[in-house]
Amino acid sequence: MENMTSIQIAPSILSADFCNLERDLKAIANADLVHVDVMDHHFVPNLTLGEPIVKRICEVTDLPVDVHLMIEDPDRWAPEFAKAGAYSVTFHMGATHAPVRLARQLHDMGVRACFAVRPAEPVEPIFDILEEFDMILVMTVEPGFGGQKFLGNQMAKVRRLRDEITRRGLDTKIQVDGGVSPTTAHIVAEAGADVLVAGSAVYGAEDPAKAIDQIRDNAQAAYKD
Ligand SMILES: O=C(CO)[C@H](O)[C@H](O)COP(=O)(O)O
Ligand SMILES: [Co+2]
Repeated sequence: MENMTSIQIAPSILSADFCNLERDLKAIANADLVHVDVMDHHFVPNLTLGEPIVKRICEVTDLPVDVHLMIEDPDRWAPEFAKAGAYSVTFHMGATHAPVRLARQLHDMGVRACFAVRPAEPVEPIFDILEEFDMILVMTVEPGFGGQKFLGNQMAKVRRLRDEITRRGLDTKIQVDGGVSPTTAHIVAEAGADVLVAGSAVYGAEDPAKAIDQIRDNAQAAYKD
């Protein structure tokens, strides 16, 4: 059936079984994107994976690969993830002093550029450079770990961002990452998010594909186009 809304669900493999990654990628074939969290033990106190594994994920899955960089010096490393085959690369406000230059470099490589804010960071400084990005990521947990509690107080930020995007007639997407589940999906969709990342709610479920459908259905019911 034709998807009547533009809500997209991006399961995070942070909660998958890294020894059975191909199996766990197949289990989310009904998703819209696959979200890959790259952490470096410096920008966040956790360590995950790098370009060689992202390259293999891109080869194995049919889904577009959405790389979320939680690393220092994305100016140096983000292009390597573009070369690895990413569909989109997200880097954090607190990690770069040259976001526009990096976004343009990613675009020149044919990859979507996305900018992320942590819960304590304001979104207003991005308004001046909104046109440079395909998507803004509003974190609804402190970056670093899956399975944390959803921070509902970030919804005011999502609403201000949605208002600004609408007012200027842009088609920038808003992604929300952290604690998204079938029970919080309607809250983020109502606030104006259109790309929902969910890790533990998908891979912690008995049936990951069913969890994706539940998140999508609940978000779709609250989504205002
Ligand atoms: O970026 C992340 C953590 O920094 C993850 O994408 C996020 O936490 C997803 O996991 P969950 O849905 O379990 O919160
Ligand atoms: Co993430």
